[in-house]
Amino acid sequence: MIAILGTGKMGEALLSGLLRAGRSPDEIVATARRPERAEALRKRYGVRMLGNAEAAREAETIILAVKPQDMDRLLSEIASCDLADKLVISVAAGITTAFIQARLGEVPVVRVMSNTPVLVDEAMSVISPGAHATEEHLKRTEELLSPVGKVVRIPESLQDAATALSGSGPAYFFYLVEAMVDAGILLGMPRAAALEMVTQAMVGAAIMLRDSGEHPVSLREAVTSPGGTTIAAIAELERHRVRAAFLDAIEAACNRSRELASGR
Ligand SMILES: NC(=O)C1=CN([C@@H]2O[C@H](COP(=O)(O)OP(=O)(O)OC[C@H]3O[C@@H](n4cnc5c(N)ncnc54)[C@H](OP(=O)(O)O)[C@@H]3O)[C@@H](O)[C@H]2O)C=CC1
Ligand SMILES: O=C(O)[C@@H]1CCC=N1
Repeated sequence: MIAILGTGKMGEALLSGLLRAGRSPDEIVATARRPERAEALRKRYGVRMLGNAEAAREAETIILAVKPQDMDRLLSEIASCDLADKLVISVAAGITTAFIQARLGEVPVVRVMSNTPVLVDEAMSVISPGAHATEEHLKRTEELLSPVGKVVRIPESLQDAATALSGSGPAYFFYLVEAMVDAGILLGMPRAAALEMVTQAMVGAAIMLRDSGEHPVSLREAVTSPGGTTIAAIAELERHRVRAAFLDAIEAACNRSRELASGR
């Protein structure tokens, strides 16, 4: 049995992914804070909705999917359950395995940073073991997450950087799409047409990047003709220090991830 504690956007994305991967609704229990949310999830997915302690007792694998600011309270609700033989998987940004162990005791914990493309089975999930997690716990976590995307093991010291890169990454991409569509509007392109063009250009470029084995620099150079249009645009991006803005932005996200465990 798998329990998802705190079934919001990320918890629901994981829940739907587990069901798409062939798990039965009978194998999953979930929890929500608001009764109307619990009822909506029960109707949509056919899973049992329980209280946090009850769900934690029933399951062998417990996925913690509340916001970092709600983690302390959630852990206090399940701390009295005997969890030593279970696997606790946290998907919260910033929350360390030590934070969880300090509240639950000597429990196997795996820290995960995934992202919303879990909804289309294209997640990037990075995983790190806590002090009491073994190879078997890491394998179980990989088995759980690999049907919904790619899974990579990293040292926990790199989790905040991964959160800033791939956890938040989809948001930077959607922001870039918004900005490019606005540029199309400025040039008189109808909005729907601009969105279709930008989206397909991004999808095509993403697939080339993933599947060609070529470095992004050489893929960009292949688009950039001497004296042409692309270099005119890139000159403006450089003038506006867009690369430096990305370095600063992603560093800020990493720093914010480090802060989250302190409840701020
Ligand atoms: N969104 C994203 O792209 C990503 C998010 N994450 C991480 O996933 C976690 C969840 O984020 P996200 O899904 O966006 O946030 P949401 O707010 O959508 O989900 C959290 C859910 O937990 C519920 N909740 C809070 N406390 C309790 C409790 N004590 N018992 C039961 N349910 C509770 C909330 O209820 P209510 O609805 O009443 O507030 C909410 O539905 C965060 O820790 C975040 O860092 C990681 C990677 C990507
Ligand atoms: O913005 C956040 O805090 C979460 C973590 C990674 C993506 N979303």
